[in-house]
Amino acid sequence: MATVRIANLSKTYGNGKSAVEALVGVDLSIGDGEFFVVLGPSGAGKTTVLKSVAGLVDVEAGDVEIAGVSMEGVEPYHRNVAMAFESYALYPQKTVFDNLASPLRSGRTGRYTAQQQQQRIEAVTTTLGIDHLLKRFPRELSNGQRQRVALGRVLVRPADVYLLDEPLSHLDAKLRAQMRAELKQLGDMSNTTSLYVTHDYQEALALGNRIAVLRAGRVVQVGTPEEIWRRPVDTFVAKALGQPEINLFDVTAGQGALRGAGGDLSVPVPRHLDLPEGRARIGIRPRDLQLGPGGPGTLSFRGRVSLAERLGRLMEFSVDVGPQGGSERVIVVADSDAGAREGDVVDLHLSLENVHVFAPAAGAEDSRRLGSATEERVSW
Ligand SMILES: Nc1ncnc2c1ncn2[C@@H]1O[C@H](COP(=O)(O)OP(=O)(O)OP(=O)(O)O)[C@@H](O)[C@H]1O
Repeated sequence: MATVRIANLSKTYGNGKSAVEALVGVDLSIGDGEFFVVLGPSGAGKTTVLKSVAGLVDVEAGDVEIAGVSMEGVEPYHRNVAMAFESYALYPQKTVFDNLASPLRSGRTGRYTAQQQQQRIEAVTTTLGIDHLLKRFPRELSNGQRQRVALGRVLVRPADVYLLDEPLSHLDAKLRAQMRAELKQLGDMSNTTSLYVTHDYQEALALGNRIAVLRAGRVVQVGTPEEIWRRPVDTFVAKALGQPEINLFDVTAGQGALRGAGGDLSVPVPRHLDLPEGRARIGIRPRDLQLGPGGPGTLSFRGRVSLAERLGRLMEFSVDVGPQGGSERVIVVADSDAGAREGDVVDLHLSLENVHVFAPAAGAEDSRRLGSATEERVSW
């Protein structure tokens, strides 16, 4: 078990015109035994963070410490980290059992009797749902099964730090959800410092003790799932969490309210909200909206359903709010359809506390969060 500290880490691949700045001044502190998730879109630099901790890339600047010891000049082999890559490295000529046993037989992290090996392998394979595949060879496995064996190879031996790069990416949605739930229960996994990379926000929210959101090589926000979900620092983070994405509307301040959609969306301006330009953006998550009229302390509005789609148990509605020509489309995800059909006029509401207020921005530009429509002090 160990802490991991990443300080001011920068990495550029290539040089000259083809140079790619993969990481720019990344700082992260991961606690002993923490399950820490790095979340970001493709190309954000997530894998490069893991490789830097593993010692698999040369970085230009910055330092990595494991258990308080600088890793400068320490070979990957001596870092006592175990890394699972997205592509699965398995011995093709060995059975699944032997693939899993080989890290325990290497003697690198202690000696295990045949019985201890058997126990460790059993614990991992049961959790990963691959206990019936032990006699097979990698070529006889599906991609998802291969990925789970590769993950098993990492988790089977104790390490100071587990580095996991999208280890569930090849599994179907149902299995991913199941793995998510079980992964954290796995013996060592629950108390070994783990750095877990994903672009899947649900995975990040479900697994992370804390999450770092990475954008174009920079850390945008670090926080608990609750903090990141409730108080995203900007629209980039707000959009990265949630499917369908958070609804964003441009609003104008006037007569004590922030108004959008031709005036049909109207949020009382939080007392301390200071809007020098008289403009802002409000963000509303599709799941926070409810069908039906709202009471005090809610933002309530009315719109016409232009599309109703069933998503399994849930319903997704596209609702047009505001006068014709100036209307805004609001996406709503509701538990029940409450009898709403395409073409119907429906009432919608949500608690003001779930109305995020962001700084104004042009077009698709991201802007920072100022607060919610109820928070006391909103700094500008
Ligand atoms: N060996 C390399 N040579 C050149 N550029 C690279 C190399 N490895 C990564 N990059 C670039 O560095 C940036 C960060 O890559 P990285 O693999 O860390 O991102 P990522 O967030 O893990 O992406 P993904 O989710 O697609 O795996 C990307 O722009 C990528 O194209």
